[in-house]
Amino acid sequence: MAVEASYDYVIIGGGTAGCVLAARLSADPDRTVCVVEGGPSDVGDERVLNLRNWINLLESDLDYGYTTVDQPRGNSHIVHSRARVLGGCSSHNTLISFKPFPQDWDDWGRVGWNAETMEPYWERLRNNIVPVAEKDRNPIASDFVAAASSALGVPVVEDFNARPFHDGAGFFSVAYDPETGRRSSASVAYLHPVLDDRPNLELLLETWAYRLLVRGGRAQGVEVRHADGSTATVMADREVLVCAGAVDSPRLLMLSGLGPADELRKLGIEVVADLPGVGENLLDHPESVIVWETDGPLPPNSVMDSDAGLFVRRDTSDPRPDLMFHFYQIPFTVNTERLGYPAVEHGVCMTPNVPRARSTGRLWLRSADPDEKPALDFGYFTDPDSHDELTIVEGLRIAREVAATEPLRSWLVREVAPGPQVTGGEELSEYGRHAAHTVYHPAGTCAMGPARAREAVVDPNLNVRGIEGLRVVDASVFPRLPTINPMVAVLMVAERAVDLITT
Ligand SMILES: Cc1cc2nc3c(=O)[nH]c(=O)nc-3n(C[C@H](O)[C@H](O)[C@H](O)COP(=O)(O)OP(=O)(O)OC[C@H]3O[C@@H](n4cnc5c(N)ncnc54)[C@H](O)[C@@H]3O)c2cc1C
Repeated sequence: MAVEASYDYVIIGGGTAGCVLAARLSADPDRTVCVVEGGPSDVGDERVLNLRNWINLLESDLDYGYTTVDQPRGNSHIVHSRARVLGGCSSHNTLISFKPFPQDWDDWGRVGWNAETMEPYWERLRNNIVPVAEKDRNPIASDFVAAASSALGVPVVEDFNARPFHDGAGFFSVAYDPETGRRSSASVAYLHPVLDDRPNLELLLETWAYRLLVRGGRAQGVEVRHADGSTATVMADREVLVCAGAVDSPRLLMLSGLGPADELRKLGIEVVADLPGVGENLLDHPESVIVWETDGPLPPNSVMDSDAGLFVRRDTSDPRPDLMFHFYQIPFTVNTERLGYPAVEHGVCMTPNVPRARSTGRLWLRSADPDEKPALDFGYFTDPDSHDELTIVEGLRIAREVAATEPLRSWLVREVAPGPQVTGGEELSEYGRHAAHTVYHPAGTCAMGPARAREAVVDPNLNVRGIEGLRVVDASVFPRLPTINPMVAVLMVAERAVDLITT
């Protein structure tokens, strides 16, 4: 196999975390950095750069589209979109940007990643994170915010990132350029400004990493396949940094013999290190949906059709909210239509989600074939206390209260799904779980833990336990999901990783 070249750092995955590492590490001209990215460049690709087009990227050629195994208590039909393009999921997500709550970091305190340590990294982010601009505020979304505040007595929040909040309704902060409607993704914010003047930074695009080379307990490089089918080896003199995301990082580790030994042996994969935690602790934010028809088309202004939301706190023993809603100015009916509910030409929906879900799952390899997608089992709605299911039921009820309140009420003609006749707790649970979706936040599958903990995949410095020169840096290292949408947390983890790598 051809040896492509040798670099100081080889970054696998030019996604959200990978772009931060690539830009920061290559800032020193004495370091050579190579990014192995499975997808194409986003430079000049308007489909990607125009944030409002995000929904058309789902299940497109720029999406790996992972399915799940049967979810007996949830929805077995969810397709987990994962972006196949420079910038990773920050190039096809909605770029809603929340600074994590201090308690979200403190929840990771067991491994020394607390709020105090993480605070400075918020200031380092290069993305243009701003509250939705006035001109992009759709009147129906403004009326949703007013109705939520008046129905539930929660404050209207002008800037969710200004200070930690207990509850509230408002327009989100989004990483975008209000002048152009373009993304301020990890790629746009970190890589685009430096791409043309860093001879020490190499991007291998449309190139798939399928096996890490680990010899004598040290990661030496990675075997890759280019778009034309040819293969090569890319060597790392200092470190291999795995940033392939919560599905593909554990997948690559396992294909390379780093994972649960017994399972790997059964598949005929030679075990390099027994790491039982790889693929475990699969986390997500599950959501459901309630849909209304509106009387004709809505005004057009919007950033990305889900510009406002609501946070509710039911458990007052924790300062953080425990129920979140996105408000969509479009009828998101992919799951309700499958259940037989009608499609509507004009409508809106609310999607209640579970911010600190207690159901967890796992992912595993089906075979030793690098082309075969792994099996994903999120275990949706399986927590023994039914916390997740009850949160969704309460969310559907609260959504109705908001919808029945002016000034939102007058916009809505009828509730389409589940429909006003569905009121009992069991019925709402049945509907809510089967119409459930993901907020697209998988995490946790190479979880960080104390260096000696058996379930830990990486130690507090993000080193893969027992292997030299190999770190994981992406959403898979999260021991727990933050309360809010996690992209900013991924960016902040990557910024801290730069310090861990270089000092
Ligand atoms: C549709 C959608 C909407 C979302 N909306 C929001 C939101 O509004 N706000 C928010 O906070 N979060 C949102 N998220 C979640 C957020 O975008 C992700 O949690 C975050 O971007 C994950 O970053 P990452 O670095 O872990 O992985 P990614 O950004 O997915 O990066 C992984 C990269 O690795 C590459 N790759 C994978 N495997 C290989 C391989 N073997 N070889 C080479 N390259 C490989 C991929 O092509 C990709 O570029 C959304 C996600 C989705 C999918």
